[in-house]
Amino acid sequence: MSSVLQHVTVQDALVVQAVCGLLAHLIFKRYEPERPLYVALLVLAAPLVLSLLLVTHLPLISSLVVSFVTYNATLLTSILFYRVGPFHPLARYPGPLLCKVSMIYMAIHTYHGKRHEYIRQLFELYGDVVRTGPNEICIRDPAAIDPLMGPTGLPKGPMWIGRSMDPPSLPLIAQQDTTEHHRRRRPWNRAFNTASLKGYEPVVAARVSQLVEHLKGIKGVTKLTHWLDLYVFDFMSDMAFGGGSETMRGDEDNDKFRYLMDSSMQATVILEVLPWLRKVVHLLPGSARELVMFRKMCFQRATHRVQSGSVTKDLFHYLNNEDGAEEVSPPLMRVVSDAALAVVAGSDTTAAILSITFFFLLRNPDVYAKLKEEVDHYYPPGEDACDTQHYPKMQWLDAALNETLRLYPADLSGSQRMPTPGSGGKLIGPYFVPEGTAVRVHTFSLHRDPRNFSPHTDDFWPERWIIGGSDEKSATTPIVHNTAAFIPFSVGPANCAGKNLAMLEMRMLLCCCIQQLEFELAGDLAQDPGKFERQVRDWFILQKGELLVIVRPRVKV
Ligand code: HEM
Repeated sequence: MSSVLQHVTVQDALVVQAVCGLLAHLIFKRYEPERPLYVALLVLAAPLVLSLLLVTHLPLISSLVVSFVTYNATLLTSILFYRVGPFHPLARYPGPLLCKVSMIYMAIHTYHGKRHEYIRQLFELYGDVVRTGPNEICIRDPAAIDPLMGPTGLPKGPMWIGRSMDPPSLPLIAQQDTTEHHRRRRPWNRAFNTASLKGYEPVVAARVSQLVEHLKGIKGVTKLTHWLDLYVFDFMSDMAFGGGSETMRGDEDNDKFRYLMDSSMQATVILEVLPWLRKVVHLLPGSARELVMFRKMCFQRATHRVQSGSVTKDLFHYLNNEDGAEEVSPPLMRVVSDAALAVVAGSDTTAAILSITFFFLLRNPDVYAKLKEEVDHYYPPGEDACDTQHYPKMQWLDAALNETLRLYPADLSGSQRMPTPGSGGKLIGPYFVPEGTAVRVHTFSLHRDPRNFSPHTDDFWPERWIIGGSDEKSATTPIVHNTAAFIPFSVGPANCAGKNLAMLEMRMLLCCCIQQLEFELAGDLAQDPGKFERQVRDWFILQKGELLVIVRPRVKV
């Protein structure tokens, strides 16, 4: 062996190491290995072995260093040139050089919570389709919505797998196999159909009344965002697990659970942008600690609920097939894999939208006055504002909620999709999406495009939903109101399963609060209202700042 090595010149060795670096790129490209063991074999073990070619010419350490540098520099240069070069399948799509090179650049924007604003700026610069990563594009064109997410659209993208952190069974939202997704979606649809929603009404009403009574007793300034968080969390617990959370009454264990959810969002969204990191998290005990603890608590809560059986017709009544609608009941592991989805989707989203709606109403007294007038008309003092019968007629109520969802959709950057492996890619509207490309319609930018909504595109102007929806469009206010470009709950067979429930929770809470309470902005928000919007973070589910208010019972007239 050593005699063979003696015949290898330094030049030969360097060439072999460089060629192996190129081969490693081909392996990375073809197989996209994510397991740390395989990555370590390719990045560390291979140059270690190749260093033998130099040991007869150089000291051991120098052989190792030269081999490592030659091999990995070739690998990295090859990846870099391929990603920015004309042979990459996404070469035709414009975008910042650093985005083309690595997702790490987008991860930095994401870490700071301003990914939504950054991507919007990119559309202004590059047009309606932007390359936001080596293998990712974002689209700001309503023509892409249906082909991407409609009935014949694409399966979910890799972001959902990153977020889910490789549990034994993936949750519904991360199912990339459309047949499996359809199967897993059925119990969710039963849980939120019209009859089931009727069943949740008294449960929402009880939580709304509890919150309103609590707020009536508060003297002085309070953090409204905090109370809204507790309201949705306690209700989510009732809805998903048949109860067990009383944070509005000072239940510290559940408050810790809720706190873990909020504090793990930043880590979750980083795993969404860099899905391979989840493998590293598993290897480093203590990393993403809050996220790991939060997920564990979700599984424990769901396991406990499933093992205790149904008390009410809660979500797990359907997920665990306690309604007997499916021929075969799913295994426990699959049932509890949807626990974190139920907790996060069922609480953080609605809490964010409610908080922002209150903020906008308090910033826009004229709109608040109109909504108050509408609430007083349908629910004068003494009438039960939790009775849903008038909600469908309340145009200001829906206009205020829709306008908040337009400006701040809870999932600001939208849901990712990806062509099925082996399909070769798909034409999404006018854009060809090659296989291996993650793609999303960027909700925040779509909703804030004057070609879809104008005038006052960036302002809270709920009138647009009233004028835009009426037959007699005002000649004095020519408006653009493209409801096909309004997708806060996404669209198609994998859209938000809890849309109607979320709307019920939000409508009922607003009606009852406005009927019985007065609110006023307080703290530094009264002087600097823009601060609240500046505090918004795109950590997948919109994270909001604090909304301090003075709240008092309404004086009956
Ligand atoms: C204002 C409140 C809410 C908003 C804006 C919202 C929005 C969304 C969005 C954009 C998605 C991604 C859909 C896709 O991948 O295309 C989603 C998924 C989902 N949401 Fe919501 N959501 C809200 C409240 C809720 C509530 C209260 C629940 C009840 C538990 C819920 C349950 C779900 C589920 C189960 C999914 C996964 C659907 C699937 O993959 O088939 N959401 N939501």
